[in-house]
Amino acid sequence: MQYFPLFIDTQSLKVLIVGAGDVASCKLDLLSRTDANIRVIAIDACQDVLNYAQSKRISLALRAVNESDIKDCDLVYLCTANTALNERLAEIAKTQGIWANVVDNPKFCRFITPSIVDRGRLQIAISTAGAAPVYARELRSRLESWLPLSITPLFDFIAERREEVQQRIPVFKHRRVFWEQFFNRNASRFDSETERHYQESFASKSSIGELVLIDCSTPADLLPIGAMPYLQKIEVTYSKQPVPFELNELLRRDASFSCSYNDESIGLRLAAGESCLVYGDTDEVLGLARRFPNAKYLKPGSF
Ligand SMILES: C[C@@]1(CC(=O)O)c2cc3[nH]c(cc4nc(cc5[nH]c(cc(n2)[C@H]1CCC(=O)O)[C@@](C)(CC(=O)O)[C@@H]5CCC(=O)O)C(CC(=O)O)=C4CCC(=O)O)c(CCC(=O)O)c3CC(=O)O
Ligand SMILES: NC(=O)C1=CN([C@@H]2O[C@H](COP(=O)(O)OP(=O)(O)OC[C@H]3O[C@@H](n4cnc5c(N)ncnc54)[C@H](O)[C@@H]3O)[C@@H](O)[C@H]2O)C=CC1
Repeated sequence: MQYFPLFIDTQSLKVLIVGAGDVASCKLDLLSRTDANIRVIAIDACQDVLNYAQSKRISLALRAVNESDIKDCDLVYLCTANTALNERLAEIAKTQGIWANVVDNPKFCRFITPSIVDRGRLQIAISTAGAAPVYARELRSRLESWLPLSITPLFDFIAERREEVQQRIPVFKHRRVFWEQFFNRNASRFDSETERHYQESFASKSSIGELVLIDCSTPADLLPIGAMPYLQKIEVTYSKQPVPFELNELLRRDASFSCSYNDESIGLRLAAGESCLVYGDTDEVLGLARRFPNAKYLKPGSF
């Protein structure tokens, strides 16, 4: 992972953009939605950038850039059509500890610009580490059509109620079940039913533990799509052998792992409402399926 995704708090972030042509304007279309303080320096500016200046969203200095301009900011976007100038300014930024992006020149980028799905609080950033920005853009348009616009007010609704949920459901694990129940009922919509789905989810805050079994001869890519919600709930993985990378990627990042277990320790976890996965050989998994008749045995074609 050469490029690591982060979400930057733009409140009090200082951004400098050098150049004010089409490329700078595209960057501004997204940056102007943030809380960042934005300064633009360019000899001349396209109409869209002039509009941002007129509306006071940015401050614009219409002049040639100086090397001494690269200071007092957190991020700098170098968007002039002069490659040598962009690269020189990027070097200066580096010495000043300022993160630079040279549009279309990853060698001089301290960070790269992802393709962004903007749904208010929900932000999805896609990168191909520069390999295929067009693929990132197309994946974005697929996500855009899949995620309803009303997901923006949905996340405002949720954010407003987060504290109430924390107060009404003091146990962390129960809160997780609450939100799982809420999203099961409500999905990604925000409409007249959302409040009812929210209230109903308070009624079902105790979870029933679940035992999920996977035979180590089953490759992760042959697991049915219906297996995913089960895997996402796993809190502890039991296995006497290493879990393959492909399967591990499908599990929750905060799931714990243990190679020592028996029926009793599994039973205790289930009684405490936890979801467990046992990844073992065929005999072991079949034995557990017999002794825990409610276990979910995930195998190709099992849904
Ligand atoms: C490394 C990166 C650095 C950076 O710019 O930050 C970079 C580098 C380069 N882009 C190039 C070309 C194109 N870039 C686009 C589009 C986008 N490029 C974006 C980001 C990034 N581009 C960063 C990596 C992102 C990642 O990880 O995937 C997006 C996501 C965001 C944005 O730009 O705001 C935006 C889509 C936004 C959206 O719609 O969602 C298109 C298509 C189009 O314009 O429709 C083309 C033409 C097709 C092609 O050539 O592929 C070239 C070759 C230039 C040449 O040949 O001259 C280089 C240089 C190189 O590859 O060396
Ligand atoms: N326009 C596009 O769709 C794409 C552009 N690019 C590349 O991105 C870069 C910028 O492209 P555009 O915005 O189209 O260019 P542009 O020519 O429209 O704008 C360049 C901007 O840089 C400013 N500038 C130039 N020298 C300056 C200096 N010494 N001091 C201050 N400002 C200066 C100009 O005043 C202008 O505002 C170019 O390198 C271009 O090759 C790459 C892919 C697509």
